[in-house]
Amino acid sequence: MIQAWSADDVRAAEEPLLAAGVPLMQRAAFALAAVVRRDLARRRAVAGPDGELRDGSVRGARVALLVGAGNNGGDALHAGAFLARRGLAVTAYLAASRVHEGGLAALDAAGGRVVALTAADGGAAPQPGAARRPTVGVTTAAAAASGADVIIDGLLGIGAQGPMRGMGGALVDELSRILPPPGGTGRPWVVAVDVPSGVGVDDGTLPGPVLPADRTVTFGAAKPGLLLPPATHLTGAGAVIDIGLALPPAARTGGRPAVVRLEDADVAAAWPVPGPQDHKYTRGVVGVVAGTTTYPGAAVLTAAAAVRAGAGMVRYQGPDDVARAVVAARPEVVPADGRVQAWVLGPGLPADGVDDGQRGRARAALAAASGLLAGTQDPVPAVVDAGALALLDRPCPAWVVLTPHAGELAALLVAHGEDVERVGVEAEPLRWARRAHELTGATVLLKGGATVVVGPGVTYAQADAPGWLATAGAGDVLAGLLGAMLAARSAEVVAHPERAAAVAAAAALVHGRAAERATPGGPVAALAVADAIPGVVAGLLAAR
Ligand SMILES: NC(=O)C1=CN([C@@H]2O[C@H](COP(=O)(O)OP(=O)(O)OC[C@H]3O[C@@H](n4cnc5c(N)ncnc54)[C@H](OP(=O)(O)O)[C@@H]3O)[C@@H](O)[C@H]2O)[C@@H](O)CC1
Ligand SMILES: Nc1ncnc2c1ncn2[C@@H]1O[C@H](COP(=O)(O)OP(=O)(O)O)[C@@H](O)[C@H]1O
Ligand SMILES: [K+]
Repeated sequence: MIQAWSADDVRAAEEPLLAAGVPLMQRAAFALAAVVRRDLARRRAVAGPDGELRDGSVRGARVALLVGAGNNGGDALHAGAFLARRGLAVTAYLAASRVHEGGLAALDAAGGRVVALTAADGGAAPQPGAARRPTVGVTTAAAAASGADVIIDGLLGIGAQGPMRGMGGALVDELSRILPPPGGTGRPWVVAVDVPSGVGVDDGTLPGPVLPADRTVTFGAAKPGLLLPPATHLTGAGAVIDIGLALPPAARTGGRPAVVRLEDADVAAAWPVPGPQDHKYTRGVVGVVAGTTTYPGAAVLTAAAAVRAGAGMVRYQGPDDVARAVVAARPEVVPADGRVQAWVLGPGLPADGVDDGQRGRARAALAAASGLLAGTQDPVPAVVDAGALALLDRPCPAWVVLTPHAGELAALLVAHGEDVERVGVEAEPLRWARRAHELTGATVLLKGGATVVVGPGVTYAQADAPGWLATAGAGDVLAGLLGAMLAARSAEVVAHPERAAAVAAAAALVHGRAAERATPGGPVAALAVADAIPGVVAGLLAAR
């Protein structure tokens, strides 16, 4: 798993090392330079006589350093000095009137070129450091940097406060305008130092201009903003550099990472594999209340995903014609009442209007799942999706997992007295998923290009899915998959409700991998994603 620590935690972990004179910046900059050289060599790979690709030479490669006022700029300058000593042509563009002096001296000594930015071509020159430097306007600097082989973005790191201001902001605006997008031809390789400058380091927001990176080299530990949407989509490939920080840091923040991203091995390790003692009831029965005569497909997709994810049994509740469609698609499904270990409520249910009695069934199941019908049934986990989200009129236990997309989350929040629209949720997914968790008590899985899961004291952020997954019915598949995963761990999740978030994050990972597996590199249908789940699980288990 990848653990991301807040800016405060990283600073707290740095403090004792800096006090002891450990050269953290030198370590960081050396590693940064090594990553840049390796990436460049690979991008310049040439075929040898045997046809094998060999790393190309990096001598003479042009490097543009974007340098801000703080230590992030110091990292860039020191890395530039290492690269200049290796024969690369390094130019630093100083976007602040004072920059890290040691870094500047190192780059000067290594033969790097240094120019100071002015706000506009021909404007007044700042005085960076002690020496007067040649100056260049932002437009000219951006044009020159866009012709480099590598741009190293050291404008702002974990010291960023709010949207990037001043010449750094103007430079990034201009570069964003003229550079081809990541992956585009003719684009320099953009390496972000610690974080893409200007992202919300602790919340993944984009308060102002940010230059999308092809690679982010981050020091000590990942930062939350690298994992959280929307910023996570601008980080490119990752590299976490060990500079010797001891994390978790001294009790300042309770010793927990701010955000976690699960990886394949984590999901594989926790996947329950049935043994000789198991039977269908020990593996977990999933109860599905989904679909109406108007929207029967959601019931089919939800039930199919639960079957494909290895539920011991799937019971379906709903109108007869929908039940027939479900059984025709998946004959394993039992269209009758009975005990379940987890519920999936809501896919294909309208929030209002004709519901074929489904809202009543979902309401009763939610009450049972939440333990409000004490004496009749033990509480069990539940997935509350789509139309069933409108049924949340009282606090839930955290073993109830809500699975809204941004629009549904906005509607839920408005129903609970908040003033927010879909775009607001998309701009600040962590904030609003947290708020929904506070308001409802439930674990909240917010769907989107990246998925954020918030439970009691824990936050996960997954980005495992190709964009092709954004298709109708994909959410129904996730609901069924998650229902089966919760049913398999029903008693454990009710006993330890904070674990529901980890199960939800694991479901997002499997869902994304299934979409990866199902897409031919082009459009993918939701049912194909459900059908790909067994292969994904088998692949995860084979690798453990
Ligand atoms: N400590 C160490 O030895 C190590 C540190 N490391 C590195 O240091 C980085 C953290 O360095 P840092 O603390 O100096 O902060 P940093 O991100 O460079 O920016 C602060 C400067 O930016 C300015 N500024 C702030 N917000 C702004 C805005 N919105 N728009 C414009 N300007 C803004 C702010 O100005 P002020 O607000 O004070 O006016 C201040 O001058 C970290 O990410 C890692 O790369 C590694 O080398 C490991 C060892
Ligand atoms: N751009 C994207 N990239 C990857 N996955 C996405 C993207 N957009 C949405 N998804 C995923 O696709 C699914 C869509 O779910 P949802 O919006 O509920 O659709 P539906 O209600 O039609 O089933 C969610 O799991 C979501 O996380
Ligand atoms: K940066």
